[in-house]
Amino acid sequence: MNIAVIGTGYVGLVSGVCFSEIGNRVICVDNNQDKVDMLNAGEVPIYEPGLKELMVANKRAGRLSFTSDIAEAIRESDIIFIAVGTPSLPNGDANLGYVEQVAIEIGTHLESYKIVVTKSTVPVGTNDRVRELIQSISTQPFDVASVPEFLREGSAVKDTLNPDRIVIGTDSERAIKALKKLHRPLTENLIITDIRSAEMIKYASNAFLATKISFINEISNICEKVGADVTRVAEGMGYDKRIGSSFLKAGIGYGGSCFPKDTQALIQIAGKVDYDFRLLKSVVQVNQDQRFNVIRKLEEIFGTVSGRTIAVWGLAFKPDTDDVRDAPAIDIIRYLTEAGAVVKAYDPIATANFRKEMDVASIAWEDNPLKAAKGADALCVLTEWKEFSQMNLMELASMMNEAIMIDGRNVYNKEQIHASGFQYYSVGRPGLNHAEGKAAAII
Ligand SMILES: NC(=O)C1=CN([C@@H]2O[C@H](COP(=O)(O)OP(=O)(O)OC[C@H]3O[C@@H](n4cnc5c(N)ncnc54)[C@H](O)[C@@H]3O)[C@@H](O)[C@H]2O)C=CC1
Ligand SMILES: O=C(O)[C@H]1O[C@H](OP(=O)(O)OP(=O)(O)OC[C@H]2O[C@@H](n3ccc(=O)[nH]c3=O)[C@H](O)[C@@H]2O)[C@H](O)[C@@H](O)[C@@H]1O
Repeated sequence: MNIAVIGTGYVGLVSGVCFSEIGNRVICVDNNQDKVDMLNAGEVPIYEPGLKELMVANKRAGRLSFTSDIAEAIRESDIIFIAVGTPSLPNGDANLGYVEQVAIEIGTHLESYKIVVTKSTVPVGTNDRVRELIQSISTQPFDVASVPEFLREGSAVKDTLNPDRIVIGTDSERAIKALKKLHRPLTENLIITDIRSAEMIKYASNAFLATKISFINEISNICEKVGADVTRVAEGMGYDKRIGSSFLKAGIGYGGSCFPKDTQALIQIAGKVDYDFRLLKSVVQVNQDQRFNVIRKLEEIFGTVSGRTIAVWGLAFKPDTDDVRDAPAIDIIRYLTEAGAVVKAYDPIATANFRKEMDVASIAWEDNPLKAAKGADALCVLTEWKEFSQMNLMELASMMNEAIMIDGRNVYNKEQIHASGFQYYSVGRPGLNHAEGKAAAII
């Protein structure tokens, strides 16, 4: 089939590459000419394991191309995917400006029947708006469909080629037939719904996953006070198939370009129909607060962080990505620097992106984790990069001014910690935490 994908961010690029990998002819469009030039030169603007190899191979095979000419892409395709961003507006609403702009461009260049599919995460009713916008410009026949994307950064290629399900929301038999044919090589689990339900499935899924994370983070906070180990609690819960083991890792809360914005957007969607989504509001609040546990622990230890040198390992919102959008590290480092601490920061690949968010004189950017820790009064681990779990903790402890570690992601196990001499604070594991869990005795 001939596919056009509009927008070459994570979703557009990965989807486009994967659609070509399963034998379709794909034209990816972006209005950012620099990005298009880079992609045409065989460079991938994002860090995503396995993506570059697939992109280069499919480009070479003539199934994949990149352009800024949306008119040509529309003309050449049977199915057009809209995969542009839907970032938060200041009030939490999804900004639909990019989607609407693409709808207008599709209407302007439509010359024959097309299926217009929205892959971007959009509020209920947006596909109707896309239809209206196209119809306001063009009399050509077309159908609309909502096919939300569920990939995760860091495993985007794997997720796209082996999805748990594909949701297809449309009111057109012709579109159902074509979209089933397109997606069947990826999975047999095709869920056909009406458009509004498909739009809602995406927000409900992200909100539910965010809820699991905030739930386990609250359990971890209680574990610290009662002397239970949250990792064992999560394991014990996870064996129950009704609960499931995934997304029960306690830490410093979720970040990234989607959970924060999509939970806010769903609260707004509910608010617009006079529904107060109390549960989700609490999920967001708990998440925002959880990252400051790192600060609370530092202040418990030092009284004030002013004048202290704090090493930070991990800036990305999760491992295997260089994405720092809404990363907990941003709030934590901002607080530390504003409170008068000197920060020495290290991340294997996200430093350049982080510096675009925040670049102040009191942050030293290190290219090596040991250099970052050297001479520091405490080390905070904010992203669970694999290389951190493999560090020699004894060597690390000996390099620091004070061997104090706040492990925000529960990277280290009991044996590693006990051998290291670190004064260690983790998340919801008071048996390991220094001087915590004393309350257990009086329960
Ligand atoms: N990043 C992720 O892991 C996931 C994102 N999503 C959703 O997918 C959508 C896209 O997300 P990302 O890929 O992260 O977005 P992004 O913001 O990284 O990329 C969007 C791309 O669209 C391009 N663009 C904007 N307007 C355009 C236009 N008129 N014509 C051509 N190109 C245009 C931009 O230049 C940019 O390259 C969002 O709605 C997001 O919520 C869904 C699942 C996963
Ligand atoms: O809509 C989206 O954009 C995507 O959002 C998430 O994907 P992503 O943000 O790439 O990353 P996740 O692996 O879900 O992690 C999100 C955040 O939650 C945190 N997390 C995750 C799992 C967990 O158990 N605990 C936890 O704190 C991670 O550290 C990270 O900060 C969803 O998992 C995808 O299904 C969805 O498509």
